[in-house]
Amino acid sequence: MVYYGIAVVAMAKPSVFRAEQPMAPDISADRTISHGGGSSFRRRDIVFVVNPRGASGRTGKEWKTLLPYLRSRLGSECNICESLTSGPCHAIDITREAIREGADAVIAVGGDGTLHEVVNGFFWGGKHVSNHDTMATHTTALGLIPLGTGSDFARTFGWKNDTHEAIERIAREIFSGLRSRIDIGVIVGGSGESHYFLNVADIHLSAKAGYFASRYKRFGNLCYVIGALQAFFGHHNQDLKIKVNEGEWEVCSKVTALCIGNAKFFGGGMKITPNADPSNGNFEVVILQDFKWYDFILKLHKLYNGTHLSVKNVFSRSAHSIEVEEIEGSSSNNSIYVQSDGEFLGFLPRKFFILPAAIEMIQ
Ligand SMILES: Nc1ncnc2c1ncn2[C@@H]1O[C@H](COP(=O)(O)OP(=O)(O)OP(=O)(O)O)[C@@H](O)[C@H]1O
Repeated sequence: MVYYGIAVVAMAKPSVFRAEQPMAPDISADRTISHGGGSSFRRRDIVFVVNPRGASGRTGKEWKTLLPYLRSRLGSECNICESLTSGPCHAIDITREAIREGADAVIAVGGDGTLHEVVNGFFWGGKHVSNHDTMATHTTALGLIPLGTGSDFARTFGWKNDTHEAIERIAREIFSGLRSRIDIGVIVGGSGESHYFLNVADIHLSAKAGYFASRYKRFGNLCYVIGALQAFFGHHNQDLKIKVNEGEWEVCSKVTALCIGNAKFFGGGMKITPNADPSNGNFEVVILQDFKWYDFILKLHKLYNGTHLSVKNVFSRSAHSIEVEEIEGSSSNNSIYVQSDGEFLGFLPRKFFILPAAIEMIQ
């Protein structure tokens, strides 16, 4: 299997759901519970996709203590299914299978990388994955127990790496049935294959910094500083071609970083696209041009608190699509990094567009 342009060892079909109670069809008889007055409700199937290696192994440790609490808090209403990922991309397969089997919710337990994979599991071959049971009336919602190093997507909603708070969000959804829809970003590369993101996709220096940062996750949030320092070596601001909302091609000179935000934060808490809103049907595109290394030192606090849009050479616009290419004959030579949700994706060219209200999310 090839994913993200990186060869990945093909994994056997996941033995999904080391479930407390197995998924359908076995649980179908157990899906309806009678209440005293004769009313009944359907037991929900909630699948927790846990990356035991998230946050350098902290996710796995916390999950062990969390599971008994989860069972006591939600077990009367839900079938709680846990599935531990065995390696990169496994969360995609688990999610696809869970949706096909009719799960009510798939909850990513880990960081932005795990969440990114779970979101990609909602799609297959450019389409939404759907329940095998075409008579089913419910859809599968996305949920999150943030337990990563950066956990940047959660910051847009003000969520912390607080497991009990996250479980209360899930409980609220179960008892009230309230869900809201979020937009999803789509990235199409030269091969025509689609990838999906829900937080921030970014190009050039920040993407290269993210690529290096991923090697130093054991140092916690310091990994982003180390990654940025490493990315600066040999960095050149680059002229790029962009086409916004299917308009004319424009040249963007001396681009340091181009960030496409469906949500607001990346790089372990930098509020890079401060006006992005995952439910407004548009991205916020922020372009940093002609930044020197000392600009980052002088303006870093503004990048973290989201007040950098007034800084010279920072431009922001709203867009539902953007294409980005290198300029032919430029010296960069197919080496402009692209990442989405902190995961390395490859190099330019890429097209980004938004799928409004694409997924139901537990918020
Ligand atoms: N069993 C596993 N062993 C090794 N890597 C895994 C395993 N399961 C998942 N992964 C990979 O670990 C990567 C990082 O995981 P995750 O995002 O949960 O944590 P993080 O990197 O610490 O947090 P953040 O992305 O928020 O900084 C994911 O991209 C995923 O592909």
